[in-house]
Amino acid sequence: MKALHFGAGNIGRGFIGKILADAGYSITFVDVNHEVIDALNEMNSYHVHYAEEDKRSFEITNVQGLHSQKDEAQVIEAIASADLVTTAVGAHILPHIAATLAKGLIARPTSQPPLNVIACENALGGTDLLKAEVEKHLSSEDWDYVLEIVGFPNAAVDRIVPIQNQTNLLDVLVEPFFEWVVERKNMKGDLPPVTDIHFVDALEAYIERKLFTVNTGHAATAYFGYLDNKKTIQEVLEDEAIKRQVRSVLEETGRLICEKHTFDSEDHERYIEKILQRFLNPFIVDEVTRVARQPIKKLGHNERLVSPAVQLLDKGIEIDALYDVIVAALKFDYPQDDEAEELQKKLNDSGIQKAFSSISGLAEDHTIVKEVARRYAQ
Ligand SMILES: NC(=O)C1=CN([C@@H]2O[C@H](COP(=O)(O)OP(=O)(O)OC[C@H]3O[C@@H](n4cnc5c(N)ncnc54)[C@H](O)[C@@H]3O)[C@@H](O)[C@H]2O)C=CC1
Ligand SMILES: O=P(O)(O)OC[C@H]1O[C@](O)(CO)[C@@H](O)[C@@H]1O
Repeated sequence: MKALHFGAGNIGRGFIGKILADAGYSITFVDVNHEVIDALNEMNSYHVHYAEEDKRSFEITNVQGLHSQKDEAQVIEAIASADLVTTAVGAHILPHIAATLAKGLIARPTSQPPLNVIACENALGGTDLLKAEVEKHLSSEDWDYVLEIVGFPNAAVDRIVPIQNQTNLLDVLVEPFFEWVVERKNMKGDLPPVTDIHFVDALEAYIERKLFTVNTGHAATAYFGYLDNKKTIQEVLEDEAIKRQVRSVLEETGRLICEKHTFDSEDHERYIEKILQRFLNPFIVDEVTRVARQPIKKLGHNERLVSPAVQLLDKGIEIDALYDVIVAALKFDYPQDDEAEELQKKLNDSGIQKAFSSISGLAEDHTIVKEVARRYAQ
């Protein structure tokens, strides 16, 4: 079985690559990073190390690399004959891989079994976004063909993979926990024989539970911590006052998740506890600035901060802690992060109300925008 995966980064090699290799796939990674691609072709293997007391380590074999531009012809060929296509490039990069993906999909003969394309990004409807971008590159006739032979299921992916500091460029240190959930209804053909993928009928519940707990909680930890000059996520959560603030945020999102998706509130409490323990994993050094990265994306309308806030207010439920995280995110002025720089420029140029309104997609007179602007000024 052959898998083609866009993005040979931390999640690509440390999560998706490992699971697919465990299931018996050979994997072709496609990336813009020459060094990583060359190393993959030289070694054809790498190790995934577990951040835990036992320090388990797994060799991933049967891997190779292609450069997304230089080797485009081979990427197209590989898509045409793949059994599965996955991505972990970042949701904002999906439009940049769509043209090549479109070419590979229409090159696929009808004699091949149906193919599934799964975007493994932290985003609601990540695969939908990729699908819409692929459509833009095809005539309506070619698009009809693609829809006949290709499934585009959305997915939720969860595994903390920090910035790497390994001696071997390809090796990856990951937390032992992982969750890969894929929506069954948009799959085409037989389900891939990957026991570690959890296929579900209602993905929205899983993805919102994950995004509004793991990612909202992590983002809150990072943004509160950055304001308090903390360097690592562990250091932030050792501060009991900030930990209480993070918990308050998760109580607010938890109320939405339990009411909307009928998760049991006691089970959800345990889910929150487990997540806070994962953030505190002593075998991982996770920098605040990694988790806080891309604040403009994180402040987007369908994202981990604004979406739960809007949904809670729409249900008539008051929020408080979520306002504070949004304000802290707006104050993330880390110059090495391009989006943080752009965010600060927008705030300077347009002022808080206009800038936050355009980033969040909320009207300038929306309750959330007004309250965020008031707290930001304080
Ligand atoms: N690191 C984590 O803990 C988690 C990350 N995610 C999500 O996984 C995705 C990837 O994140 P990471 O692996 O952490 O980032 P990363 O930066 O380690 O990996 C992204 C890879 O995509 C490559 N890339 C960029 N442009 C490309 C292009 N045009 N074509 C092919 N490859 C390209 C980069 O060179 C890099 O190797 C993101 O959507 C993130 O939100 C999801 C769960 C956990
Ligand atoms: O690119 P993003 O959305 O910051 O993704 C990384 C986040 O996802 C997580 O892995 C959680 O799944 C966290 O490690 C991290 O905060």
